[in-house]
Amino acid sequence: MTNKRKNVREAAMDLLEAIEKNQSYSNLLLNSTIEKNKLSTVDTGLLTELTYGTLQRRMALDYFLKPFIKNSKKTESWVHQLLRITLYQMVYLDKIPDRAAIYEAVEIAKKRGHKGIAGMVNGVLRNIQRQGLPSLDEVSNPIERLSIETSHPEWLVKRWVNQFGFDKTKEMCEINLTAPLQTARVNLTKTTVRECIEDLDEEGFQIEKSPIIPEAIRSLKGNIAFSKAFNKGLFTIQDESSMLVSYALAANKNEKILDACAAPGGKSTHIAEKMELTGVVYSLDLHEHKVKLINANASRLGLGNIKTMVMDSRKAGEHLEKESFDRVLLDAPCSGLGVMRRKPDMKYTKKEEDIYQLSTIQQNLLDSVSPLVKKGGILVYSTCTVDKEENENTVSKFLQEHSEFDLDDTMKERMPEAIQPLVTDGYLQIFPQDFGSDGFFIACLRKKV
Ligand SMILES: C[S@@+](CC[C@H](N)C(=O)[O-])C[C@H]1O[C@@H](n2cnc3c(N)ncnc32)[C@H](O)[C@@H]1O
Repeated sequence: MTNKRKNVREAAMDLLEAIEKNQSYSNLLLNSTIEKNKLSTVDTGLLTELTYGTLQRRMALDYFLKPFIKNSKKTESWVHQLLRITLYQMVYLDKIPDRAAIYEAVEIAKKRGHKGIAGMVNGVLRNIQRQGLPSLDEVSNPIERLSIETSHPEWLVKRWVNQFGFDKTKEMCEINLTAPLQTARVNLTKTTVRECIEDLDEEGFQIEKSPIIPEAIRSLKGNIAFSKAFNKGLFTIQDESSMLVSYALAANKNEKILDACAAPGGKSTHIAEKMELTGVVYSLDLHEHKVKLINANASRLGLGNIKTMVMDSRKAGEHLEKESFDRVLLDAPCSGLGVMRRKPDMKYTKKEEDIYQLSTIQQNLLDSVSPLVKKGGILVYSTCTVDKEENENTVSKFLQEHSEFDLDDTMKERMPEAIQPLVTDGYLQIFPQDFGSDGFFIACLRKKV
């Protein structure tokens, strides 16, 4: 047991404290801890596993801890985090022996607190070791049980069961507990998929082709965001589901495209690449600092056919000419329920009312960008969420009020083969368990001529 290891556990404890106090997003806090402490690859792996694993399983861990903590109201929050992290190692990680995990927890408790706290931590963990975990069989309501077992808020499990049925919800909750894939989109204006894989292989990464998207790759070993190939603009880190939006939009060379909610530019850059550097993609975003990210990505990728603007797209009609765009993409702000694997802290911060507030914003955005589509042009609406209110219902409300648009069922033919069976009547809902990619929704509409 090295001091370094101890620091990693303490760092995880501090990270969880900061995340819970809502100081920042888990991924940003994790990256800054890794950079600040110049952690090795092994320590980075352990820190990520402990932080994300504990966050992912928080509700189940608390259920297991509850009967063993006598005075939970008086337990300081860092002590609670320490107990969660240690129990996570004991229950879910085979490679760390229980006695090692408990020993290190007690050492941290001594250092951070005092002998009394160390004794309490030791007592709780040893009692769990002796008596075993409380059984989830005591929770008779299946929704409540699934909620605790997979650490998803009960309101969400209930909502998903109502919308998609129990089995689909269970699969979704279970896959959300696993680590996400790292996938990337090869920049075909600079290289080919084969050459990009060779370049990354030479740098020591282990890469395979995506089984679903022709221009996508998956990293099996190593974070390719830190590769030379990335800096050379040979690819963009992007989830495979997000790549499907450009298939739905199907921009042709020399067209004029609007991406109304574009930052950090994942989809704008894909569209610009697919147009082979011709035409123009107008990429708007509400926030100036986010628009800078689009510019940085476009310049790293060598894409000159993107024009960025800071704009509230709810007022796009005041600044941009009516019926002047061949295709418009609205990749709307959403509740993000499809990406909870990447951002597990969301499970404890999202509220059901957020969904209804967002659906109003989505409606407003659709209303304001739709006049910009040319007659016969395409309007793609997408979200990274799994919820009918923000997806099908938002689109059907829009269609009720905009008889000039129809659902475009030819989207199916434009999708990669593996995706086609999931497209129905111009709608595509991808669940995270379908391909291991993010939960995502795409609707394709066409303006009548
Ligand atoms: C889902 S993200 C877009 C992701 C982006 N399409 C990509 O692929 O990289 C939604 C974006 O909408 C922006 N946004 C939210 N409200 C907006 C508004 N009223 N006008 C323009 N952009 C907005 C947010 O700043 C955020 O960057």
